[in-house]
Amino acid sequence: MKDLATLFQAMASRQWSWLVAGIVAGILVIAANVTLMAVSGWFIASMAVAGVTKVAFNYAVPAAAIRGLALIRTLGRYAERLVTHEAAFRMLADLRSWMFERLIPLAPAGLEGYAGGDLSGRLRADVDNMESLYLRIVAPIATGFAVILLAPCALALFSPAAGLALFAALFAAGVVLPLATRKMAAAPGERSVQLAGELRTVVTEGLQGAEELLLLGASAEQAHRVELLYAGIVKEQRRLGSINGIVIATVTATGGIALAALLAIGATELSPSGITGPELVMMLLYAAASFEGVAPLAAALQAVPASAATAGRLNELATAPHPVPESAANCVPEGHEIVFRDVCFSYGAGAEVLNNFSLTIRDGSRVALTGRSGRGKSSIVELLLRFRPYRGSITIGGAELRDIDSRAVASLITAVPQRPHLFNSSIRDNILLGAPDADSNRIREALGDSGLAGWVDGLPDGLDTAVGVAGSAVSGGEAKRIALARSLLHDSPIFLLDEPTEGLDGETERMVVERLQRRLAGKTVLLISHRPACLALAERVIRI
Ligand SMILES: Nc1ncnc2c1ncn2[C@@H]1O[C@H](COP(=O)(O)OP(=O)(O)OP(=O)(O)O)[C@@H](O)[C@H]1O
Repeated sequence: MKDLATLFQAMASRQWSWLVAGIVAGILVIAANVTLMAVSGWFIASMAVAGVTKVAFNYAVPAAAIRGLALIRTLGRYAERLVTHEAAFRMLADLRSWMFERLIPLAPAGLEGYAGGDLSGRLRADVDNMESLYLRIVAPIATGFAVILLAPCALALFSPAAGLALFAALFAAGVVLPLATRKMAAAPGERSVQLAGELRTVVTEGLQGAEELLLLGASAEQAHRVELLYAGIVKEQRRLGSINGIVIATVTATGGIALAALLAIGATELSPSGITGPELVMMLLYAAASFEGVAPLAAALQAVPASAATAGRLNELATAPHPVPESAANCVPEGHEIVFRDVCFSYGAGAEVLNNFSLTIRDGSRVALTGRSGRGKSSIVELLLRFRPYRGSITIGGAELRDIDSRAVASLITAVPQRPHLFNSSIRDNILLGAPDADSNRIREALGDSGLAGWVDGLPDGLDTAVGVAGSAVSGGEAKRIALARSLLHDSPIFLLDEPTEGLDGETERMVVERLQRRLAGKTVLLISHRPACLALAERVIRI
């Protein structure tokens, strides 16, 4: 429930006016409907009495009221749907931004524990599910409680005993019964949310690795896992459906019993000075209509456990600890000399990757690391980017890295990672990520220095060529050079280049290295490479 409250606060904090407007509209629609039923009942009964007793009856005013109320009910329902859905979509948009704000600083180390499908499932499906928090839980509960409290008051004006009876019946149908059955719905609700999350992970991973599954003949096994999870969800949904059916039947039965009780109370109070016949009919139809207002409460209260489970999954992500939290010290580097002193590092509880690693890269110098695969070279780049926690000391310009603000690190360092990510967009968009305001001259320069100019010029769509999902429409070497161009545009005093010429043929590599020699003059550079031609970029090569 705490998670639900936190998420609701995040969703509603900027949308209170829409949220309240939706609830008020809902209450007005129910009030119009209840009044319409009551006036209609009274009108028909009065006409009948007038016909039998041959007494003159002015039907113009009640007939006009009925038409007016019918109009208000129809238009009000339309307005209520419009306002509540606008509120829900606005809240959803705010929740998405809130989640992204919290997730981005966690990457990459803080998100490694979540499978790709699980993470995207939480961000898409779980966030979408939270739409029901307002539409199917908060709004029906608010309007339902308003009906429980207000509907009996109006009835009590005619008969206090009838008002009290209606309150008891509405309270029993709208609160007691759903709460009593809520426990029954909790386990299947939570379980179906958990299974749906697992299903998304298995389906996403299965699609991402479809080629391997086919080639290895493992697709049937993956399909079986999907079937099992799906069957589990159907089973839990059936249980929820049965519980819901029982609740609806019980609420309807309570409504029937309440009407019988009101009829009995009204009958005892029938008299020319007390309740008249048409008023009794009016009271009964009024009570029947007010039950419609509390009927959604049962479904709303039953949906709480599943929504709480979804909120729990989202809040777990949103409150995941930052791998390298921002420090209050907020140190400012003086210069760009990088010093590693007795640095130890391991991935989680795994074996130590770096053990008392020390290295100094003087301001404006270029150092290359080379050595056997798996020795921790790329890990050193990740540490410098402030992505992972370390023991020992890493300083930039004399300031301890963990005490420098992460935004300051991002403006100090430009990196070409070993496996750069390309977004599913054009080459231009991917390159401009490094410097959104760069003019065409700067773009051409960056393309030339990364050895891309000739290739891009030969493409029918040039810079507007799409790179595909995660760069699937370009080769590994092209992807690497697009990432290099992007980092050259970003520019900064420190460059970290992890295998920048990987995937390039010898001639292109020589050309790129030559361009980089000029481009990186005066920069502090840490280069990682196994390739002799690329290592020529460095003034000092260290084998680890
Ligand atoms: N995200 C990770 N989680 C757990 N272990 C990891 C992770 N990334 C790398 N490792 C492990 O850490 C060790 C060092 O990896 P790293 O990528 O830094 O090596 P490297 O020297 O750059 O290798 P290569 O030359 O092949 O790129 C390896 O044993 C690797 O399996």
